[in-house]
Amino acid sequence: MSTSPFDMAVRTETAASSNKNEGSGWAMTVSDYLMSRRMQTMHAYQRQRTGSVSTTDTLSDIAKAEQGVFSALFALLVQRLEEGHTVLTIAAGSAWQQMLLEAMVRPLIDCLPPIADTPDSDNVPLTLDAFLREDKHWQAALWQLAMPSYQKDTLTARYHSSAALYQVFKQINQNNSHQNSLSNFLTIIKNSSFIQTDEEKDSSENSPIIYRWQDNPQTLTLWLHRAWQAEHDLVQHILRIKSQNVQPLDILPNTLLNTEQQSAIDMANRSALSIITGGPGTGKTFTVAQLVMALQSGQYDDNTLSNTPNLALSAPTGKAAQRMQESLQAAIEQAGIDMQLPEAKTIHRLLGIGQGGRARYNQSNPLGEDIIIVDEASMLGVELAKDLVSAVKAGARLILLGDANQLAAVDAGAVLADLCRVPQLQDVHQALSISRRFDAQSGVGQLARFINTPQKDSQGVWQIIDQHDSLEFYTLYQGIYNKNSLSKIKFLKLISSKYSKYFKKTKNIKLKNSSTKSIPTSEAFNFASQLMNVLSEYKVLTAGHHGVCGDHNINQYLTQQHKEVLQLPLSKSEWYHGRPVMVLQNNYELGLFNGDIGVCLETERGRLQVFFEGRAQGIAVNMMSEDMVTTAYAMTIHKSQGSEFEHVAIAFDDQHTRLLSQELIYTAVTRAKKQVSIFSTLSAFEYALSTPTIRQTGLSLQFQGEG
Ligand SMILES: Nc1ncnc2c1ncn2[C@@H]1O[C@H](COP(=O)(O)OP(=O)(O)OP(=O)(O)O)[C@@H](O)[C@H]1O
Repeated sequence: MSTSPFDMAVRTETAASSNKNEGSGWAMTVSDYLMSRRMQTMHAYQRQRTGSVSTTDTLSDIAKAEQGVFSALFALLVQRLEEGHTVLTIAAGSAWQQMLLEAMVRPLIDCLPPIADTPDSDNVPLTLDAFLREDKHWQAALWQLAMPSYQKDTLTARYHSSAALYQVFKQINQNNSHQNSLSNFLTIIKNSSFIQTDEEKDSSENSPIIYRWQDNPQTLTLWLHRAWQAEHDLVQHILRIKSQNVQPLDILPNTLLNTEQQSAIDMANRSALSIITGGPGTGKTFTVAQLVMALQSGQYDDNTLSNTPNLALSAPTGKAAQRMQESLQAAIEQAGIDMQLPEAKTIHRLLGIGQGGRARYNQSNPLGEDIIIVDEASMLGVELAKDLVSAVKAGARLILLGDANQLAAVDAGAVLADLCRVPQLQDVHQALSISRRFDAQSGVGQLARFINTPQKDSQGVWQIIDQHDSLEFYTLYQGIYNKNSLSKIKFLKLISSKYSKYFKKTKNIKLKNSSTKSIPTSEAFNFASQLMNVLSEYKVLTAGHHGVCGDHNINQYLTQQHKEVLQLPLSKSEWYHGRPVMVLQNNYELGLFNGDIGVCLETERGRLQVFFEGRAQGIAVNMMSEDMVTTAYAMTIHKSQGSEFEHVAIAFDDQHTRLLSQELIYTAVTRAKKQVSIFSTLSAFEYALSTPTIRQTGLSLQFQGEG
């Protein structure tokens, strides 16, 4: 067996364990739709460029190599985007060829049956070289796969692209020293009619892949065209907004502001763009409220703007928007000012982004508001951020607030963290570091700071946990994975015990109204608010949906417990009195937004209605499908962004390793105002603490050479 530089033991265990753990394997977990869309997109590009979909047989060797390289890079870039990266960065000197091949082949290996079952194996570990050199291994494996033929076709296309990429690498390495291999790969890329450098960005050709080459050190950055365009437009609009002159507002001096807060206000007052970052309770909202109050004073006098400057308050989720409004209102009331704020909206709603994904407000039809304040900006992905900044009218101010240490957006990009690092934006960025919520002694604050420390000794965390009653750690052991094991039951009981108060309250509400057989609708809203208050005292947060520590399992357990307390008859219906729910998708007709929290109550004549925060009218349960809402005793940490609770319990284990990161744990811990309980295996906890998320994006590269 040859030993090429890319040899990788495609171990039997890898294939076997992936088959065992994933159950249905990679191909089944990636949505069929997405896979077929990738192929459609690629074929559409090919048709656009060449007039037909070329079959590999009719192409010359050079064209085959080019097509193979293009197909492989295209597949990798789509994969990167799904993982949250907007670019693929290849640096000379790294094991870049192996890295690309492994990433290409990984999904194929994941659905291979154990190698021992394939002909010729004789239990000899298969190498990447052998796998890609002869397609008999793939053919043998394919034959055994139980999946629809179009999925097999997609995977086979991936196999061929991987093999073509491998051949290209072999060619490069034969003719050149390893040192030059990346610049030689660049030559192939330059020749491809499907890949274009961003220096040609103004040409009429629209290549599906864009690249930028940097000489020192040699680095190749690749984007899918759409991701490049989003980042490019985002940069252009950010610089456009920043370059606008604004008339300073007449802000009354506030001796309460600390030096950082004062600098933030001065910056936001003189600049059309401002970015104010800081951890929880550092006064981001309090600071920006000073600016909002200056509007009220009527001192705004700028010919370029309307005489009555107006304000837009927005955040990525409904929950975050609502919290922002409450904090701003509180700061304004604290200053003794009587001012009615506009309703804070989700960014989707502010921009009028409907089902089709297109924004009604955009560059050619900008928003009318003169000041746009966006909270929880860390949740902005690159596409939504681009839509937002494009819609800011000339002369208007944009103020971004957020915590750059929190989880990056679910969508690709890490916009806030990236913007905070860009040299051109340093004069419009102010970080706030003094937390009013967590003083120096606070356990939650100390734990949050520790998690953010870059080079930390993970053992230090135990000292912090030991020293504070507000912090608890419950070690989970392998036993939790056994069905009905004592440790699994104990874990579920412990993590759920704080819900007994909520269960009792829902029962009392039902009993109190038993004479009338149900709650009068007029009173239901009141009861719902009381229940919502109890719900904000304790929340179980999970890393993922699946497994013992996933929100699905914990919600299922709590549903059962709750129904037992209420002595509800067995029923197949998902809906019952007291069920807490969270909205999963925006529904403009019902006025519900992703992240909204509600409680189901049995109202007059036994009608089950859901009451959402800040909404007096209930919504009949039959108006909501199970796709639209989910039970919300427990929720994922991603979904909890923008919310706060007195006490949070955080659950995760080794099955969630793929999802764990420093940012995830930081976000979970900082959802707590007073108390944190962590339920985890030691290994998963230590892994999370020592794993920062690295999102590769091209935003800072796109700022280079601009403005
Ligand atoms: N300079 C100050 N003087 C008095 N109170 C302040 C000051 N700064 C902040 N606060 C108070 O501290 C609390 C937290 O402030 P604020 O809500 O503005 O923080 P934040 O950074 O927006 O927090 P979060 O990220 O959790 O939304 C509020 O009650 C606010 O009124």
